[in-house]
Amino acid sequence: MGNLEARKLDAGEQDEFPAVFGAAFLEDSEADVARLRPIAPFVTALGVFDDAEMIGTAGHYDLTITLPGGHHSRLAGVTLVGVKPGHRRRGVLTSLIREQLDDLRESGVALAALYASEGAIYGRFGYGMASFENHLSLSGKPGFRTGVEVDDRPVREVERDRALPVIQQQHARIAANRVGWTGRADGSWEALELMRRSRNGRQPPRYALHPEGHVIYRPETKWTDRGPDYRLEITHLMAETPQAYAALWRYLLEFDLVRELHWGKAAIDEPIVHLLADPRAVDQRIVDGLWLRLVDVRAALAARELNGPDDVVLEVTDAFCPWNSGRWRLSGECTTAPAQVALDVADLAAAYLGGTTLSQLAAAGRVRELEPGALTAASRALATDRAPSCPDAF
Ligand SMILES: CC(=O)SCCNC(=O)CCNC(=O)[C@H](O)C(C)(C)COP(=O)(O)OP(=O)(O)OC[C@H]1O[C@@H](n2cnc3c(N)ncnc32)[C@H](O)[C@@H]1OP(=O)(O)O
Repeated sequence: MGNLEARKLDAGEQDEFPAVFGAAFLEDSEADVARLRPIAPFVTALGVFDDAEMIGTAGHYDLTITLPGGHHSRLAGVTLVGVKPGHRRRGVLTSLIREQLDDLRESGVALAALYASEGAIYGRFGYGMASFENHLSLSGKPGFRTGVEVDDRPVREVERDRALPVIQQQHARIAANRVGWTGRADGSWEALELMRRSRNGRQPPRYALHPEGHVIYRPETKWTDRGPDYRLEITHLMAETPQAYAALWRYLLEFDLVRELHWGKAAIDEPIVHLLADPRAVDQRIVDGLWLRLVDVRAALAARELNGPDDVVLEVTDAFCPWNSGRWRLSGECTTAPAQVALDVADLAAAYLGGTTLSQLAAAGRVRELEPGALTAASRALATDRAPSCPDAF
């Protein structure tokens, strides 16, 4: 193997990288690669070469993310990471991440996030589990508790091209106030959504709109000798008011032919549980969601609002991005004052959106309190009112 240096792809190489990424996931048939091509132009792509052969890829979208306090920050939405079989465990991914983080730092992007294919890959690079996803299942037709207020304006099925502009406007309004939600202004959302339409051979998505919310779902149709056994797979459900939220759920729960609803990207504090007469009708399984990397600790800390004192001093270690190692107040100010809490940058990332508390991490032995009382103060300052979540994939 030659030089393992990662570099930005030039225009002539852009065309090849979906095939290399496809090969990493054993999805490199012509149809698979064609499905990936529409998203490639939206991604800043890196590659690693073995002589002339491209053997590894990584990319990122230029997104925004909502932070605690309603502030917004640029976010590198890391995606399309793959190394061809036969070239693995020789540092190809390491060189891609090295180049990507250096480049983001130079470009002034303080945060990067990704969804991990496997849980053991990204912690070593300073990524921490910053949000969690709730896989919700509801079977039968559980009813609402009495007194639930429903916005009775109708929910209507609308075809894709008419639905998308409305959905994007609603999404932008709701995302502005939800920690962890991402925004994209470059049109890549449509490309990504088209790419996913044909994956796994499922039926294309359907769009149901309410004046103040929407649901995107895919029906999985099935008949048994007892009749219909349909399942609706929800991909997005969002509402601007609690009453619109209830209207969307009532629409789904009253769907004829359907025996089960499933939503793999619900928030861990999803309100549906509190709408039902029998909360046990919902099955919930929690898995990791966004893995976050503080590319620049100073800028990241300064960008979010705190829920408590901003002067607690953190001793941060960051083996992969040493410019972050040092003492930082929660406000983002660099200091020489004695450290009060010691932690790795991945743990700070895990707590950054409020999805995990520093106290929880300390209970796991990952965060150390150096001065009595400082851990609780810092933990509360970083905590958020609602759990961070991110309904969008990238
Ligand atoms: C955001 C996304 O796109 S997620 C998608 C990630 N891609 C995939 O899962 C596709 C299939 N897998 C692959 O393409 C590759 O195996 C990758 C990208 C996961 C890893 O690439 P490699 O070039 O083998 O990684 P590299 O050699 O740089 O490994 C760095 C370290 O991570 C470890 N590592 C790499 N992959 C894994 C894994 N899947 N599980 C656990 N540890 C891993 C290596 O053992 C190594 O550890 P060490 O430093 O202690 O020796």
